Amino acid sequence: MPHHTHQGAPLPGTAPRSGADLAAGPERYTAGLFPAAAERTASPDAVLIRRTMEEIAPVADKVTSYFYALLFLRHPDLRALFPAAMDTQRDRLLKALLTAAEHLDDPSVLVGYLQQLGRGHRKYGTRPAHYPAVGEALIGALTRYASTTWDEETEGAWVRAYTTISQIMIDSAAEDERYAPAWWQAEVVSHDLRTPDIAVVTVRPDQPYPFLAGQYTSLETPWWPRVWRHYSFAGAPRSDGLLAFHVKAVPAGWVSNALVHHARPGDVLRLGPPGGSMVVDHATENGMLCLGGGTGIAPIKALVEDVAEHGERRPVEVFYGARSDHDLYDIDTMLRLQQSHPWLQVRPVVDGRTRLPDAVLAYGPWNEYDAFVSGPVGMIRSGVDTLRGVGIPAERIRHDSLG
Ligand SMILES: NC(=O)C1=CN([C@@H]2O[C@H](COP(=O)(O)OP(=O)(O)OC[C@H]3O[C@@H](n4cnc5c(N)ncnc54)[C@H](O)[C@@H]3O)[C@@H](O)[C@H]2O)C=CC1
Repeated sequence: MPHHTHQGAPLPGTAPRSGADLAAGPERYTAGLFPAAAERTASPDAVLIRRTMEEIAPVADKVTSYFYALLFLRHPDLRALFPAAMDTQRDRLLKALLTAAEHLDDPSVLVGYLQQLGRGHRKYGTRPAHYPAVGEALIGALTRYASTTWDEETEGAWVRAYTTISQIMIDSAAEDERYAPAWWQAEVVSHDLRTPDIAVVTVRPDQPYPFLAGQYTSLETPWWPRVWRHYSFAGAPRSDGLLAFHVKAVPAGWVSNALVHHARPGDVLRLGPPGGSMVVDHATENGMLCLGGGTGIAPIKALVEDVAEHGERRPVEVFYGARSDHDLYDIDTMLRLQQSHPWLQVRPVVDGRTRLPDAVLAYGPWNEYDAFVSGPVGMIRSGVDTLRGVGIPAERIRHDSLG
């Protein structure tokens, strides 16, 4: 189940190595450190690392604060890589570590995750030399807060794991540097306020931006430097190179409020690399069952355009959910697409007796369909449960949660 990655603060590590090594695949990094996933038994290092994670879980907040205090005290120059206010940034590092720790014995997931994390760090200005500094602060914080279980063996396990983790990230950033910029500048060319709190923002990147329909990017506004948020592309790649985003201003959402209420044509945003695996598999002719909740309709529209461009005749069924009629801000576009494509069926679902995920139960059968789910986290969760319930296997349900 491909989740959106947490592109957080840098992870610790060692000296740089050639990016060409990436071609060697996951085993190249993890052989000898972690057992093959098929063996199903946790490696001794993974057991020790999970033990540490369990001990620090109840004091995760303190570990995070202490970690950053150590880091910035010892390396004041690194403070400039982070946003002025650390609120959402703070927890990302620990979440990234937890995600990595969770998959320690599953190199295929771990390596893909860390490679994207490494690429995503280029836009922060992260250099290979920063990794050991972060590693020392991390070990310092763990030594203090996992004191009951911490010993030499445990420290060895953490050092080995983080050497591996950071090497994968460093290599992947080096490889990416060969053909992609660290970020793109993108000028706002239009701003269309569709409801009092939803805007469609269209931008022109300063150089070609390659991505697949259904993917997302990370975005920084000039008003909140170094604060990055994920937004899905609201359309398949276009011949004029323009990119569109659907943004809803959420309470206390710095970036979303800036984009909806302040951004105007001429403003310049920064974009990170594309990410996400909610893309169309053109090798199959399976029908596509798409659930888009709120602004989650944006990547679904991209998928529909992608199918249309490939001239396919596979059935595509879109359920578009919103809190009220008024919130179906993109229904005209979706109905226009339906009019020009006989294989497309669009069904608006407004909150009432039925919520979006349950609406699919009135139709079907869905066993020949691949599913795509996009929207608020709770909707993705209940959407996936509902689709599993009607017999769609987990590997045919795609989503990235952009919480
Ligand atoms: N690729 C992705 O997955 C994308 C995700 N998003 C996310 O989508 C969200 C959109 O938010 P809004 O427009 O405010 O949506 P919203 O809160 O207005 O809800 C949209 C729809 O989801 C349903 N829904 C909400 N919570 C639910 C739950 N717990 N169980 C079942 N159904 C539920 C609602 O009934 C409604 O039909 C944002 O959190 C945004 O980050 C946005 C774009 C792309």
